[in-house]
Amino acid sequence: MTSPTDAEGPRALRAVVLVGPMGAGKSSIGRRLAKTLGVTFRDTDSLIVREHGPITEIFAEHGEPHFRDLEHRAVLEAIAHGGVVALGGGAPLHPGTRDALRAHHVALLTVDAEVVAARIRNQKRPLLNTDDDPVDAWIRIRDARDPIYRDVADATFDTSHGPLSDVVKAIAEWVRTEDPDYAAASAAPAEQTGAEDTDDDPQDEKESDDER
Ligand SMILES: Nc1ncnc2c1ncn2[C@@H]1O[C@H](COP(=O)(O)OP(=O)(O)OP(=O)(O)O)[C@@H](O)[C@H]1O
Ligand SMILES: O=C(O)C1=C[C@@H](O)[C@@H](O)[C@H](O)C1
Ligand SMILES: [Mg+2]
Repeated sequence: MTSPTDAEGPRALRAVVLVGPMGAGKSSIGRRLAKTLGVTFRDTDSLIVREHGPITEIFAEHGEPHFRDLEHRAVLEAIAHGGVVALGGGAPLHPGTRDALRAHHVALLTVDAEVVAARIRNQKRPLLNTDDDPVDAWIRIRDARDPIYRDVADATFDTSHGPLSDVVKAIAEWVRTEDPDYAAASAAPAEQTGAEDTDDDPQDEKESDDER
């Protein structure tokens, strides 16, 4: 948790953290939300890739528990800066991460199974690279994690239908209502709030995420 005396600036904000299943839109919405709010954006998958290499290789060479450990550390570091933080889909599985999230604003992004197929079609998500149909695997993982997502979330936004910009707007309104610091931050250009875009999303670099 940051405080008004945080070394980053005169007043670091509580982070706005996006959680939810793979392909719900945490990375693509998070990037736009940060621009809308005039704050920094961090994506924990991107931070891990920058420091440790491709996620598929980390899973293959060291296993999922090692990845979860790296992820937990990346989450703690990212949320300490405030701003918008997109988590990897499985990040809330770590109990320490769940505890840390309680001091921040947590939005759960959901998506219907019927529309997620087009969003998860590349091979960069190791947990969907099974012999099963990727959407069946996605549903199983989503169902198993749903209670965890609901437990950490302060609000839920569905991304299945309508333009991405509508979801961004709805989350921004929610954050500004919850936290007056964000209403103030929105008025300032991003550069003045130390915005930093760590937005080389490792999951979807070959997919277009143009606004619909
Ligand atoms: N309405 C929408 N909302 C969110 N994402 C959308 C929407 N329409 C299409 N997409 C696309 O879905 C893809 C997956 O989204 P994204 O990578 O942001 O998901 P994610 O939640 O970050 O997944 P992961 O947990 O694997 O990191 C992106 O290419 C994005 O552009
Ligand atoms: O849902 C998950 O467990 C994952 C989601 C991605 O964001 C990556 O963090 C990784 O592919 C694992
Ligand atoms: Mg992502």
